[in-house]
Amino acid sequence: MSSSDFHKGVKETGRKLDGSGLKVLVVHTRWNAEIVDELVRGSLQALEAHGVQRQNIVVRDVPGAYELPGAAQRLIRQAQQQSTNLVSNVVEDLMAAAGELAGSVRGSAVAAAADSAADPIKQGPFDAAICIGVLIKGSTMHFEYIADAVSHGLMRVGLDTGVPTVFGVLTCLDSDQAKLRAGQRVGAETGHNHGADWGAAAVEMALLEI
Ligand SMILES: Nc1c(NC[C@H](O)[C@H](O)[C@H](O)CO)[nH]c(=O)[nH]c1=O
Ligand SMILES: CC(=O)[C@@H](O)COP(=O)(O)O
Repeated sequence: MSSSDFHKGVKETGRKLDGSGLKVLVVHTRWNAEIVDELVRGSLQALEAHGVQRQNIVVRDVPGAYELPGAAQRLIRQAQQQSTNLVSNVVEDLMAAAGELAGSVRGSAVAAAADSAADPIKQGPFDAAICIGVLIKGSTMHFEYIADAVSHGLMRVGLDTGVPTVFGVLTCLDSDQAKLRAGQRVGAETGHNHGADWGAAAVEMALLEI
Protein backbone atom coordinates (compact mmCIF):
# COMPACT_ATOMS: atom_id res chain seq x y z
CA MET A 1 0.00 0.00 0.00
CA SER A 2 1.55 3.34 -0.99
CA SER A 3 1.95 6.00 1.65
CA SER A 4 -1.03 7.93 0.23
CA ASP A 5 -3.32 4.93 -0.16
CA PHE A 6 -4.29 4.64 3.50
CA HIS A 7 -5.46 8.24 3.42
CA LYS A 8 -8.33 7.38 1.08
CA GLY A 9 -11.83 7.04 2.54
CA VAL A 10 -14.16 4.05 2.40
CA LYS A 11 -15.71 3.19 -0.98
CA GLU A 12 -19.27 4.56 -1.12
CA THR A 13 -21.96 1.95 -0.54
CA GLY A 14 -23.94 3.01 -3.61
CA ARG A 15 -27.18 2.78 -1.58
CA LYS A 16 -29.04 6.05 -0.82
CA LEU A 17 -28.46 6.92 2.81
CA ASP A 18 -31.17 9.26 4.15
CA GLY A 19 -30.29 10.09 7.72
CA SER A 20 -33.03 12.72 8.18
CA GLY A 21 -34.92 10.64 10.73
CA LEU A 22 -31.89 9.49 12.74
CA LYS A 23 -30.71 10.46 16.22
CA VAL A 24 -26.94 10.04 16.63
CA LEU A 25 -24.64 10.19 19.65
CA VAL A 26 -21.08 11.47 19.29
CA VAL A 27 -18.79 10.95 22.30
CA HIS A 28 -15.25 12.30 22.03
CA THR A 29 -12.21 12.63 24.27
CA ARG A 30 -10.41 15.74 25.51
CA TRP A 31 -7.07 13.96 25.29
CA ASN A 32 -5.21 15.05 22.10
CA ALA A 33 -8.01 17.59 21.63
CA GLU A 34 -6.38 19.41 18.68
CA ILE A 35 -6.58 16.24 16.56
CA VAL A 36 -9.79 14.87 18.08
CA ASP A 37 -11.65 18.11 17.36
CA GLU A 38 -10.80 17.74 13.65
CA LEU A 39 -12.11 14.18 13.66
CA VAL A 40 -15.34 15.32 15.36
CA ARG A 41 -15.77 18.08 12.78
CA GLY A 42 -15.34 15.55 9.98
CA SER A 43 -17.92 13.23 11.53
CA LEU A 44 -20.47 16.00 12.07
CA GLN A 45 -20.03 17.24 8.49
CA ALA A 46 -20.55 13.71 7.16
CA LEU A 47 -23.63 13.12 9.32
CA GLU A 48 -25.22 16.35 8.09
CA ALA A 49 -24.19 15.61 4.50
CA HIS A 50 -26.23 12.38 4.84
CA GLY A 51 -29.28 14.29 6.07
CA VAL A 52 -28.96 13.94 9.84
CA GLN A 53 -30.39 17.08 11.45
CA ARG A 54 -27.99 18.95 13.75
CA GLN A 55 -30.57 19.07 16.55
CA ASN A 56 -30.68 15.27 16.46
CA ILE A 57 -26.95 14.89 17.04
CA VAL A 58 -25.97 14.73 20.72
CA VAL A 59 -22.28 15.52 21.40
CA ARG A 60 -20.62 14.71 24.75
CA ASP A 61 -16.97 14.67 25.83
CA VAL A 62 -14.96 12.54 28.27
CA PRO A 63 -11.38 12.75 29.58
CA GLY A 64 -9.76 9.96 27.57
CA ALA A 65 -10.30 6.96 25.31
CA TYR A 66 -10.58 4.59 28.26
CA GLU A 67 -13.79 6.40 29.29
CA LEU A 68 -15.45 6.04 25.88
CA PRO A 69 -17.13 2.61 26.26
CA GLY A 70 -18.65 3.38 29.65
CA ALA A 71 -19.86 6.80 28.54
CA ALA A 72 -21.40 5.47 25.34
CA GLN A 73 -23.20 2.66 27.16
CA ARG A 74 -24.47 5.06 29.86
CA LEU A 75 -25.81 7.63 27.38
CA ILE A 76 -27.34 5.01 25.07
CA ARG A 77 -29.13 3.39 27.99
CA GLN A 78 -30.36 6.77 29.31
CA ALA A 79 -31.88 7.58 25.90
CA GLN A 80 -33.49 4.14 25.70
CA GLN A 81 -34.98 4.56 29.20
CA GLN A 82 -36.11 8.11 28.39
CA SER A 83 -37.85 6.72 25.32
CA THR A 84 -39.57 4.03 27.37
CA ASN A 85 -40.70 6.64 29.88
CA LEU A 86 -42.00 8.84 27.06
CA VAL A 87 -44.09 6.02 25.59
CA SER A 88 -45.66 5.24 28.97
CA ASN A 89 -46.29 8.95 29.61
CA VAL A 90 -47.96 9.36 26.20
CA VAL A 91 -50.15 6.33 26.84
CA GLU A 92 -51.19 7.80 30.19
CA ASP A 93 -51.87 11.20 28.56
CA LEU A 94 -53.91 9.60 25.79
CA MET A 95 -55.92 7.60 28.33
CA ALA A 96 -56.61 10.82 30.26
CA ALA A 97 -57.47 12.58 27.02
CA ALA A 98 -59.83 9.78 26.06
CA GLY A 99 -61.46 10.15 29.44
CA GLU A 100 -61.84 13.89 28.99
CA LEU A 101 -63.06 13.40 25.42
CA ALA A 102 -65.64 10.94 26.69
CA GLY A 103 -66.74 13.77 28.98
CA SER A 104 -66.86 15.88 25.78
CA VAL A 105 -63.97 18.07 26.90
CA ARG A 106 -61.48 18.52 23.97
CA GLY A 107 -58.19 20.26 23.57
CA SER A 108 -55.51 20.49 26.19
CA ALA A 109 -55.02 16.82 27.16
CA VAL A 110 -55.28 15.59 23.55
CA ALA A 111 -52.98 18.37 22.31
CA ALA A 112 -50.49 17.73 25.09
CA ALA A 113 -50.44 14.02 24.32
CA ALA A 114 -50.00 14.74 20.63
CA ASP A 115 -47.19 17.21 21.35
CA SER A 116 -45.22 14.82 23.50
CA ALA A 117 -45.61 12.10 20.87
CA ALA A 118 -44.76 14.54 18.06
CA ASP A 119 -41.20 14.99 19.24
CA PRO A 120 -39.97 11.39 19.40
CA ILE A 121 -36.68 12.02 17.60
CA LYS A 122 -35.30 14.25 20.35
CA GLN A 123 -36.67 11.99 23.06
CA GLY A 124 -36.12 8.72 21.27
CA PRO A 125 -33.28 6.23 21.53
CA PHE A 126 -30.08 6.71 19.58
CA ASP A 127 -29.92 5.09 16.16
CA ALA A 128 -26.13 5.07 16.15
CA ALA A 129 -23.14 6.20 18.21
CA ILE A 130 -19.69 7.39 17.15
CA CYS A 131 -16.92 7.22 19.76
CA ILE A 132 -13.90 9.36 18.88
CA GLY A 133 -10.45 9.47 20.45
CA VAL A 134 -6.76 9.43 19.63
CA LEU A 135 -4.31 7.10 21.35
CA ILE A 136 -0.64 7.90 20.72
CA LYS A 137 2.00 5.39 21.78
CA GLY A 138 4.21 6.56 24.62
CA SER A 139 7.18 4.86 26.25
CA THR A 140 5.25 2.28 28.28
CA MET A 141 2.70 -0.45 27.61
CA HIS A 142 -0.15 1.91 28.64
CA PHE A 143 -1.07 2.44 24.96
CA GLU A 144 -1.50 -1.28 24.29
CA TYR A 145 -3.67 -1.89 27.33
CA ILE A 146 -5.97 1.07 26.63
CA ALA A 147 -6.25 0.30 22.90
CA ASP A 148 -7.18 -3.32 23.61
CA ALA A 149 -9.69 -2.42 26.33
CA VAL A 150 -11.35 0.34 24.31
CA SER A 151 -11.68 -1.62 21.09
CA HIS A 152 -13.24 -4.59 22.87
CA GLY A 153 -15.32 -2.31 25.09
CA LEU A 154 -16.85 -0.39 22.18
CA MET A 155 -17.59 -3.63 20.33
CA ARG A 156 -19.43 -4.83 23.43
CA VAL A 157 -21.44 -1.60 23.70
CA GLY A 158 -22.71 -2.02 20.14
CA LEU A 159 -23.58 -5.69 20.60
CA ASP A 160 -25.10 -5.32 24.09
CA THR A 161 -27.23 -2.25 23.33
CA GLY A 162 -28.11 -3.07 19.72
CA VAL A 163 -27.07 0.47 18.76
CA PRO A 164 -24.42 0.50 16.00
CA THR A 165 -21.32 1.90 17.72
CA VAL A 166 -18.62 3.19 15.38
CA PHE A 167 -15.00 2.69 16.53
CA GLY A 168 -13.59 6.15 15.96
CA VAL A 169 -10.36 5.75 17.92
CA LEU A 170 -7.05 6.30 16.14
CA THR A 171 -4.28 4.11 17.59
CA CYS A 172 -1.10 5.77 16.35
CA LEU A 173 2.61 5.34 16.94
CA ASP A 174 3.23 9.09 16.70
CA SER A 175 1.32 12.36 16.36
CA ASP A 176 2.08 12.70 12.63
CA GLN A 177 0.20 9.46 11.95
CA ALA A 178 -2.77 10.86 13.89
CA LYS A 179 -2.66 14.26 12.16
CA LEU A 180 -2.73 12.65 8.70
CA ARG A 181 -5.74 10.53 9.67
CA ALA A 182 -7.51 13.66 10.87
CA GLY A 183 -7.05 15.21 7.43
CA GLN A 184 -4.26 17.55 8.49
CA ARG A 185 -1.06 18.34 6.60
CA VAL A 186 2.24 16.80 7.59
CA GLY A 187 5.09 18.13 5.48
CA ALA A 188 4.05 17.86 1.83
CA GLU A 189 1.35 15.31 2.57
CA THR A 190 -2.32 16.02 3.32
CA GLY A 191 -4.22 13.24 4.97
CA HIS A 192 -7.83 12.06 4.84
CA ASN A 193 -10.16 12.83 7.74
CA HIS A 194 -11.31 9.44 8.98
CA GLY A 195 -14.09 11.21 10.91
CA ALA A 196 -15.91 11.55 7.59
CA ASP A 197 -15.85 7.77 7.16
CA TRP A 198 -17.17 7.28 10.68
CA GLY A 199 -20.10 9.63 10.12
CA ALA A 200 -21.07 7.83 6.91
CA ALA A 201 -20.66 4.44 8.61
CA ALA A 202 -22.96 5.52 11.45
CA VAL A 203 -25.75 6.45 9.01
CA GLU A 204 -25.27 3.30 6.93
CA MET A 205 -25.36 1.00 9.95
CA ALA A 206 -28.33 2.82 11.51
CA LEU A 207 -30.33 2.25 8.31
CA LEU A 208 -29.18 -1.35 7.71
CA GLU A 209 -32.15 -3.68 7.41
CA ILE A 210 -33.07 -7.01 5.86
N1 LIG B 1 -2.48 8.38 26.71
C1 LIG B 1 -3.75 8.61 26.26
C2 LIG B 1 -4.86 8.50 27.08
N2 LIG B 1 -4.71 8.16 28.38
C3 LIG B 1 -5.75 8.41 29.38
C4 LIG B 1 -6.80 7.28 29.44
O1 LIG B 1 -7.58 7.21 28.25
C5 LIG B 1 -7.76 7.51 30.61
O2 LIG B 1 -8.41 8.75 30.42
C6 LIG B 1 -7.04 7.50 31.95
O3 LIG B 1 -6.27 6.30 32.04
C7 LIG B 1 -8.03 7.57 33.12
O4 LIG B 1 -8.93 6.50 33.07
N3 LIG B 1 -6.11 8.73 26.59
C8 LIG B 1 -6.29 9.07 25.27
O5 LIG B 1 -7.43 9.28 24.83
N4 LIG B 1 -5.21 9.18 24.44
C9 LIG B 1 -3.94 8.94 24.89
O6 LIG B 1 -2.96 9.03 24.09
C1 LIG C 1 -1.68 6.04 25.17
C2 LIG C 1 -1.01 6.44 26.43
O1 LIG C 1 -1.52 6.24 27.51
C3 LIG C 1 0.37 7.01 26.34
O2 LIG C 1 0.28 8.20 25.59
C4 LIG C 1 0.94 7.31 27.71
O3 LIG C 1 2.31 7.57 27.52
P1 LIG C 1 3.39 6.70 28.38
O4 LIG C 1 3.28 5.27 27.89
O5 LIG C 1 4.75 7.30 28.03
O6 LIG C 1 3.04 6.85 29.83
